[in-house]
Formats: sequence, structure tokens, C-alpha cells
Amino acid sequence: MNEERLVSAEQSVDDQAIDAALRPKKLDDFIGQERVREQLSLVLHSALRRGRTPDHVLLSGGPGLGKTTLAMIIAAELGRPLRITSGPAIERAGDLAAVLSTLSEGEVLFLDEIHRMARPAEEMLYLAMEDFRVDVVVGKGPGATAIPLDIAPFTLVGATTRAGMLPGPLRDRFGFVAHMDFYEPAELEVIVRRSAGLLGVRVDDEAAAEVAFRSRGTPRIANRLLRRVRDYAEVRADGVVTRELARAALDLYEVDAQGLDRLDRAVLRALLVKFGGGPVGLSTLAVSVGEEPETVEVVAEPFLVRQGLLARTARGRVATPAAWAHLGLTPPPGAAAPFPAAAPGAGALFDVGGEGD
Ligand SMILES: Nc1ncnc2c1ncn2[C@@H]1O[C@H](COP(=O)(O)OP(=O)(O)OP(=O)(O)O)[C@@H](O)[C@H]1O
Repeated sequence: MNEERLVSAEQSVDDQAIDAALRPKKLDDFIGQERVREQLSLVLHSALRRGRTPDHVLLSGGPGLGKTTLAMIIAAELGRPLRITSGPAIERAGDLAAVLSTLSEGEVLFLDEIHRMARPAEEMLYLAMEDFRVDVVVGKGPGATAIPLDIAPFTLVGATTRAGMLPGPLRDRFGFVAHMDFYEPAELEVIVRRSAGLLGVRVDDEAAAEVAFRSRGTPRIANRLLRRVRDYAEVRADGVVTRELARAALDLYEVDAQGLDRLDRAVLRALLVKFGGGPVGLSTLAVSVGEEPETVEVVAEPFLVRQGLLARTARGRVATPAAWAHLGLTPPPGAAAPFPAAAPGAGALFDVGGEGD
């Protein structure tokens, strides 16, 4: 169901063309992520000065935060071609050898979802990253021989949503690791205004702020909400997006003032109304909203936790005071405190898996 959500950060089929059209092409046009941008600029420009290929770059961060965009910008800033592949496309070492052996001097290789690459290919990549060499194995069994093959110096840009899943030896071979954070509303507002300009949508500043605020810190979601708001303004008004129109459109699509959607709110409401704010086990909570536990855990909870609306404790899921306020409800006397510091037997707080019902 993640794919169908308006507030999913994953790329949908509809997003593909628009993502491409809205990508900034230069580092200076890339909005937000100040530290990453500055660090990357130094890495790239010092390599350019020295006439060398820059260190390999690892981009780590959630979907829709701009990793593909940055990879394209890196190639553009270096004035080099970009080759794009992804971990799941590399099922065998031979798949990677085919890519590496056809790279041109200085080419930028973007390997998206690098944590999903096949293990034997990973080992081939170590050597390629370090020595610009691959060992091509010819034959099978005891007669197999490894033929070393030089490859052109290249820059690998790896992207991952799960930096923790990368084996240490692979992570260590990146000279520069960029951690991409969620964007601030003010940064997203600039992105919304820029995208509106490119799409020819007239959006006033207050409306841009409204869209930004509901975009869960993610440019891809901001661009998607902007499109829905544009449709609404075109059909129901004169095409100019005002704050009132943006609010009405996003309310219609059930994306609320903090970016929660129907599922998020259903989970929160069940936790508050049916279970008095918790603690309640994940499976019980999931059944009460008619979803699988995994859907609640993977799709709804991370954002609720990030927003400080829900806490995962050793005793189960607990609503925070902000959750009551967000849904305009009053906690009953004695509602569970999210952080029962003094309660005997209360366990650790966050991200404790496996609590019972
Ligand atoms: N800093 C930014 N400034 C302007 N637009 C941005 C920025 N970051 C991302 N975007 C826009 O958001 C959309 C998604 O970005 P992109 O495809 O680069 O994300 P991603 O991190 O590679 O996502 P995924 O991990 O799902 O592939 C693109 O349209 C891109 O233009």
C-alpha cells in the first residue's frame, strides 16, 4: 500500500518523468543539505584542480531526499558522463564486470541501492574501487583462473537508504560519506517555489509554506503534493494556488497539517481512543485498524515516531501528549505516560522489537 500513498517517499511510476524534470542540475541550485553540499563541493573541486578522479562518494539517506539528483550533479560538476545502475540489477559478479570494464576514463558510476548488490559482486567492487582492476574468473572448478583486467579510473557514487547494512570493508572504501537528512520546512518551501516555477504553477508564498509543511521533510513528496494542489486550483479556481486552496486540496487528499495521512491518523486514533494512549502491542494495534502489523510498523510508525507522536517502549506502543493534542483529544486521567521513568519493571524506551500483546 506504500506505493499508493500520496505521502510515500518512494518513487511511483507517475513520479519518474516529473522527478527528472525537476532535478536541479548544479550544486549551487541544490537546495538545503548545506553541510553535504559544502563538503562535496570541496571534494569535487579539489579533485578538479589536481586533475584526478575524486574519491568515491557514498550518499546515505531515505528515499526522495535527492541522492539520484546529487549523483547527476556530481557528474555534471566534473564534466564527466554518468552511468547508472543499481544493486538489484547486479545479481552476479559478471554483471558488475560488464559495467566496470566498459567505463570510460573519469566516468561517474552511480550504484543505487548499493546494499542490495550480490555478495560476489561486492568483493569485485572492493578491488575495482581501490586498484581500478577486476579479476575476471575464466572456467570452473579447480581449473578456474582469475585474469586481472585494468579498468579506467572512475568515481563510484553509491546510494543507500540503509548505510548500516553495508559491510564495513565496502563502507571504508568510500573517501566521502554524505548523510542526507530530512529537509526543514523553510528549505522545502524554496523547493516548492522552484518546482512551481518550472511547472508553470502560480503559487503564493503562504501556499508554498503550507505544501512544504505537509511534505514530511521530503522533496519528492513536496513535488507530488504540489501537483495535486495545482490540479485542485485549476479545476476549482482560477489556477492560482493560495493558502486556502492548498489547505482545501490537501484536506481533500487526507494529508493533514503535519503531513499525516489516513493510515497514520487511524493508527494514532486507535491508540488513543481504543487503548487510552497505550501501552499496546503492535499486533493488537494493527488488528484494530485492519492492517498487517508489518504495514503499521514499516509504513506508519516511523513517521509518527519522528514527529514525536508515538513512542515504542518495551511494554508496547504509547502515545505522547503531542498525539492527544494533534487529534484534538483530551487524555483521560491516568493515561499512560510515554516515559515511565520511575515505573518499576518499565524497560528501555525506543525501538524495542518483539513486545507482546
Ligand atoms: N535539494 C533539492 N533541491 C531541489 N529538488 C530536490 C532536492 N532534492 C530532491 N529534489 C527533488 O526531489 C525529487 C526526488 O529526488 P531524487 O530522485 O534525487 O531522490 P532519491 O534520494 O534519489 O530517491 P530514491 O532513493 O527513491 O531514488 C526529484 O524531483 C528532485 O528534483
